[in-house]
Amino acid sequence: MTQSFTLAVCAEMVYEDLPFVERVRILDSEGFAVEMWDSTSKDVAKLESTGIPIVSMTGYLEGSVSDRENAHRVIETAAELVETAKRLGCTRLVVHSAELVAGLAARPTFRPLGQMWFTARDTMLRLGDLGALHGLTFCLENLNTVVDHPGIPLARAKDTLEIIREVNHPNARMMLDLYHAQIGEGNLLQLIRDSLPWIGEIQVADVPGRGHPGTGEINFSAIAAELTVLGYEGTIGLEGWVRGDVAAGLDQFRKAFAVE
Ligand SMILES: O=C(O)C(=O)CO
Repeated sequence: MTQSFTLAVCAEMVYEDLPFVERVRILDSEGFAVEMWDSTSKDVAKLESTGIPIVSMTGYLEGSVSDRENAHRVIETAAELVETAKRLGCTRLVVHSAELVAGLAARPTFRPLGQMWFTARDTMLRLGDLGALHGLTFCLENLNTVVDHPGIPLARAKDTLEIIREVNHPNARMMLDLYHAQIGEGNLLQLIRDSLPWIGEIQVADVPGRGHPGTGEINFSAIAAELTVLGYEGTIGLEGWVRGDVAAGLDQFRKAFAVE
């Protein structure tokens, strides 16, 4: 069996001393697909002029998918983001169960969880329809509630999987983030098996520290082997900090998923 994943790197977390567009060019020249977080802080025209697609980006919406009061604004801002995504050749927009605010910390919420769950389901369905109209997929990402996003509701892999299963829409999928899942839930191989039909993309980083594969405790070769056996042919995105010798760190990422 040979490797059949597309490897992507989040340009926010590498070559931090370089201008963003420069990072995108370097990653592309190194053979990686490129991902990013928000588009509002970027020079979209400059990024567009590179002709390098941004394969996934975070859809920072006004409100969140579980936010009933702002449901119309969520869809409106998603529709605006779709236009930016199309300019950047981006086909996966990542959304979250609850709002992430500055510093990506969770805003405390006092809404009833059941109501949030049904709102998240309905919103993901509407986002799926919007995605289908424009040829892109909205991916609901799992987060950990221990280190990075304490208190964020409905964000565990188990929750996002349940919502996406219930939505059952080809343009609404799960962004399975194994870094977050390892911190919050563990049992990664079984999680991958359970999630497989619902995965839009898999993101990785090692634990602890959110560094590249090889800096922590996750057995990435077991994960790569399992994904190969399962026939996963999608994208593996490194959403982790690569510091110091960045090229060497990226090489470790490449090797971790080089399945023969
Ligand atoms: O906020 C985080 O931790 C994320 O993974 C965003 O994509």
